Amino acid sequence: MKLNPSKIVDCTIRDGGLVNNWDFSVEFVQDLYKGLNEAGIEYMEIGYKNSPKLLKGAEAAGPWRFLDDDFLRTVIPQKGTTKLSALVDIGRVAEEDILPREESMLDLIRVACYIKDVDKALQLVQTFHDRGYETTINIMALSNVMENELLEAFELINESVVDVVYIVDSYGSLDYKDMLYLVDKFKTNLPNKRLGVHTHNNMQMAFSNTLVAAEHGVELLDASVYGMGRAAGNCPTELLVTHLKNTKYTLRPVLEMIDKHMIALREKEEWGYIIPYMITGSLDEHPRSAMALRASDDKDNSVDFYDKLTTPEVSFDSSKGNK
Ligand SMILES: C[C@H](O)CC(=O)C(=O)O
Repeated sequence: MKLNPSKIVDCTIRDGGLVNNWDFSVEFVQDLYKGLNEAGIEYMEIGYKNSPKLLKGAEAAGPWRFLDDDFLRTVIPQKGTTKLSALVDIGRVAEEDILPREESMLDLIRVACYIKDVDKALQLVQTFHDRGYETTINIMALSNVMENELLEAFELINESVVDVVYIVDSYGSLDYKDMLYLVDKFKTNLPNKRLGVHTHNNMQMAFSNTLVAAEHGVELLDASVYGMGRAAGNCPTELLVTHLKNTKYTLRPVLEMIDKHMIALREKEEWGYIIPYMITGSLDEHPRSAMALRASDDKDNSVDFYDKLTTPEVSFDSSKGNK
């Protein structure tokens, strides 16, 4: 029987860090690495490799926001088969901070960008590739991208060294038909590139969209344990582990992580399918307005929130804020 080519990239620390400002203990991250490794998961995205020099408010964030190789060596002294990945953003990474791969704990560097910055992202990809890393380009907010922009981006990507190109549903607004459309478009236009998918669960479709992508040849599947990720969160790792056929994954170590850490963490921090996130997802918008609502005293007033987002006659009264 042919083994399933899918590979899981667990983003609990990186995307989940957007929920708790990367306030994960070293024990938490070590237990997660151990659990993912025992479960047979191929990659763990252990944070961002952005530079604190290039970001405001850096002091408040946990160490997983600005990964340091010396620190990483103390966290994971013994690496297993699970590879380590880090994400960088355009304009926020200091190239001089990226060691050659043989001196680093990291195996994969992923570059996140919006469509207008694909050229800049590919320049970074070239640098990381030259330093020996596996690379991906993650094109965010694809649900808001025009066809002509995408076709121009494909031309640049085809000429580049990038290993994997990601379909990213940043707003959690895609359904299975949209996902099929995008996978088909990417496969047709990028015949020599491997593909990845990153989903959000605003409309309860992160898992099914990930499966649709996997069934149609997308190889790298992003997920996070207990779905922990920005706003509505991501496709849950445990669901992929238990559901994907012809794989060697084991569920028990992921369940142990959930019992030991995730249940209590979910009591303290909020993520997942919550109505304001459903509303922004269904309107194909970034969830920032819903995140602000959830942080306010008015957090359960979804009717007013919906009215505000769907009323075209917006006025701005500086004494009262946006109406
Ligand atoms: C690079 C990631 O795929 C970006 C992300 O999490 C997003 O939702 O956008």
